Amino acid sequence: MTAHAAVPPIIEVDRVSKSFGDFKVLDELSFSVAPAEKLALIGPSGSGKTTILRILMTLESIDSGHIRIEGEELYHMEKGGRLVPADEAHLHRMRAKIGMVFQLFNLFPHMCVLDNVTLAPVLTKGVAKEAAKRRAMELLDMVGLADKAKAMPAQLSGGQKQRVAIARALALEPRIMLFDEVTSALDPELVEEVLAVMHRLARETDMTMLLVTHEMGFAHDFADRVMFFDRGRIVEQGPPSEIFTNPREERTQGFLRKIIAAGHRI
Ligand SMILES: Nc1ncnc2c1ncn2[C@@H]1O[C@H](COP(=O)(O)OP(=O)(O)OP(=O)(O)O)[C@@H](O)[C@H]1O
Repeated sequence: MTAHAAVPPIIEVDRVSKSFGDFKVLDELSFSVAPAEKLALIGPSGSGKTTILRILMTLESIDSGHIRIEGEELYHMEKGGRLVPADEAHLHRMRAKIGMVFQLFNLFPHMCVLDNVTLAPVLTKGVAKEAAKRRAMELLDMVGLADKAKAMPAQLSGGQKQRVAIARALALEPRIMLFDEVTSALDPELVEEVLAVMHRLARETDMTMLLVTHEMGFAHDFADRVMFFDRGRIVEQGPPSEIFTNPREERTQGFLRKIIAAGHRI
């Protein structure tokens, strides 16, 4: 789905800075994301890609700047020199808009697949158990795992676990989904099945999706826009056809040369 410039952004990152000790991870970072846009964040290790996703999820605070989700300020209370969300109610409401899937799937090991997907809507949104189960089965069907509903996580492959983690995040009906290197911990033969699910989500839903990935071929096929990050700043951004085939900046060119030299598809 292609983003439309005239529509107000669903995410605005406005001059956001963040340091860990003396190390400045994000340096006056600014970008916005349109509703339904599919955005891929690429760049060298340590450039701040995961940090910005964690900040959007309120798993990290910020030092300065603004983040607005659907026009509403995410961090606006000063606490120990950091900006944090105003209060629990505000935090809860803002978090409900965003889902995240991590590199490590973190399923609850003592619960079956169906219970893993059902738990959060019942506990955090007060959804009736039967309705949550029905929705969970639809989502498991969508990720190709309806037949594993009663399986325990330990009985699944890494790719299957990651697909359950995607279904679990979707069960909370977020408007925005963040994917942080979701295939990095998988054996190569399991990567495609997870990417196929994400492709399907990108094609068939109007969710806004932000993806941090080292899979350049996937970023190319998936994204409306690719942002190349380095040292906490955006070096260059544009449609995948431009960034991957005709990057303007020396740093982007160098990064892509290394990826190609390592034998990866772009
Ligand atoms: N909680 C933390 N405390 C201290 N340093 C941190 C913390 N989180 C991240 N960092 C550091 O911040 C830098 C940016 O990390 P980040 O994970 O955002 O990079 P990245 O671009 O996602 O890298 P990668 O592609 O390797 O995941 C790294 O040098 C990392 O070690």
